Amino acid sequence: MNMLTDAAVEEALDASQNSDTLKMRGEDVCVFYGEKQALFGVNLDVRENQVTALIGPSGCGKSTFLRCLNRMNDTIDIARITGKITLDGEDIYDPRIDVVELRARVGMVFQKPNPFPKSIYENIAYGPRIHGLATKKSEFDEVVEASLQKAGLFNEVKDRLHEPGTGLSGGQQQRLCIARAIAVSPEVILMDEPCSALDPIATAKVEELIDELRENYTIVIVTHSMQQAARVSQRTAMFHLGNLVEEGPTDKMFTNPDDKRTQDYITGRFG
Ligand SMILES: Nc1ncnc2c1ncn2[C@@H]1O[C@H](COP(=O)(O)OP(=O)(O)OP(=O)(O)O)[C@@H](O)[C@H]1O
Repeated sequence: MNMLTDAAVEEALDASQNSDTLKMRGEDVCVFYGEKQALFGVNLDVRENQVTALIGPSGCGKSTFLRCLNRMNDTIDIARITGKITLDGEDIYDPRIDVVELRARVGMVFQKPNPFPKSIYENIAYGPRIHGLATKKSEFDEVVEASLQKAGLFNEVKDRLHEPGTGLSGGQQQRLCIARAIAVSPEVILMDEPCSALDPIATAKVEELIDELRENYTIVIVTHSMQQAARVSQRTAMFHLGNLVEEGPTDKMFTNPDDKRTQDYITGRFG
């Protein structure tokens, strides 16, 4: 019989918790807004069931890259992208791709909580309805409860499901937006500075939630907070002036980065 040493068992456990399966890949991604080039040949892998943080000074292209991952840049008339982005090996810019379906697979949570001006229940039920994921009332009830549970919000709102989502606190609204993204069973969730409008307590709750969500989803988060990147992510990618400077395990990026620009940024010398 093959006996595993303690070290081998530990390594195997570590690997299962930290899968290196590729979920999305950007290859030589360039983005232009009209004449202005915002991204220069970015190559970046996003690994399954991990949180990848995108960091870097203001205007370096973090949000632009994030928006490429679910073709949100398509909604900006002057934006043009070259290069390739894949999801499970499939080119998401292939003309045969249904963008609505893509955005259900790769959901997004924005900087400012933006619930629809509808009830908490309707905020969640909307996505499954337009994607045909539920038809009967019992199915909607189920998806609403499950999504709110996963977003850690159910207990706080279960007695007011038919009240407006906009009546919740900022932190609750952001968790409602996360629940809304979860309701259509995404594989990847993109988060663009999801805590920047929240107080420290609400931020801590969303960060805890991000850590829990990693078990079932792949997450890419743009953040200005070095502490947040260090707390929630397994991988960190550093951008500067539209270039990907370096990418690696978060621990290494924050303790022993290869590039001086990363060192300068994380120690607050610029940005
Ligand atoms: N819709 C747009 N139209 C024109 N230029 C844009 C647009 N969006 C972004 N840009 C430009 O592209 C560059 C990258 O912007 P982006 O928002 O991706 O950076 P960022 O790193 O996310 O910045 P921040 O941290 O300030 O949000 C900037 O120079 C910005 O002015």
